[in-house]
Amino acid sequence: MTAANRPSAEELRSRPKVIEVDHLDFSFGTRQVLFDIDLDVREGEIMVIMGGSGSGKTTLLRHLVGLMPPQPGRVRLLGRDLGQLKGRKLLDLKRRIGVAFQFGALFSSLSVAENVKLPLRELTDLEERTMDIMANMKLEVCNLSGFGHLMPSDLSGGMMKRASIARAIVMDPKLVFLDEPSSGLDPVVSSALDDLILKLRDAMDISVVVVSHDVESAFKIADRITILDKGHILISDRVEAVRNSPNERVQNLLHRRSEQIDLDPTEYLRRLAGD
Ligand SMILES: Nc1ncnc2c1ncn2[C@@H]1O[C@H](COP(=O)(O)OP(=O)(O)OP(=O)(O)O)[C@@H](O)[C@H]1O
Repeated sequence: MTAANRPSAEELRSRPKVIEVDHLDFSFGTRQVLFDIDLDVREGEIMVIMGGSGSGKTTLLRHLVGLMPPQPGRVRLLGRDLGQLKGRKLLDLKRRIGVAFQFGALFSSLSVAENVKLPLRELTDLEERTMDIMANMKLEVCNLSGFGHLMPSDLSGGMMKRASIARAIVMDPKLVFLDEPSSGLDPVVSSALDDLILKLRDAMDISVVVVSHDVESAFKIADRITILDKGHILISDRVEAVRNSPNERVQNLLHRRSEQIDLDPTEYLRRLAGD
């Protein structure tokens, strides 16, 4: 499966925006890490965010899911302004999005099915039986039928990723965020995961934001790719435009030619210290 049936630029523009980021800046103390980010994601779109280490992908993702309040700038999700929402209203919005973080993998003390049921347990009052049915449906969609009773340690890397995707979609979200879904997977398993992401988008009519380092995967699944470079958007465009961009920096980042040169000493020490 590929994203060959990508919508045209006009069709994409005609769809409602599910994410709108306007002039977002963000600093950790005195260190600015996001600069004037403008971005939109359209209904049913797969947007892949790429960029070198430390370029700001995770920080941007955390803003998009409402984990960091916008400093200057605005983030709208499904038509609601994240900076203006509090308490119950924020919770209602969070019920409509699903998130699978790279290291927010599965809780090792819970079975796979219990892991998938967690959002239902935390955010709804559904009966146990209904939660079981919903979790089993999502396990089935993610090709994990019959594996719910296993513990995460019994699963392969690819199965774990699929289980965390099952958890992200268990509430039937309109918008799903996947952080590095293919990290640590071999190319065959990673390609199967790409197929699953495309299938979910088509079957559930969701919009998907994927943070990824995997260029092949991005070319396969994305409708549009946004590349961050030192906290700035270098390019945000359809796959073909990014792939054929004459911008040398875009090509360097796609082909990973400059990361060592760009590594900043503070960043290096921060990573060494495991922050
Ligand atoms: N808690 C923090 N305190 C201070 N600086 C931070 C903190 N978290 C991230 N940074 C800095 O913000 C910048 C962006 O970091 P971020 O983790 O968003 O990048 P990234 O593109 O996701 O990197 P990677 O691909 O390596 O995960 C980096 O320069 C990083 O050093």
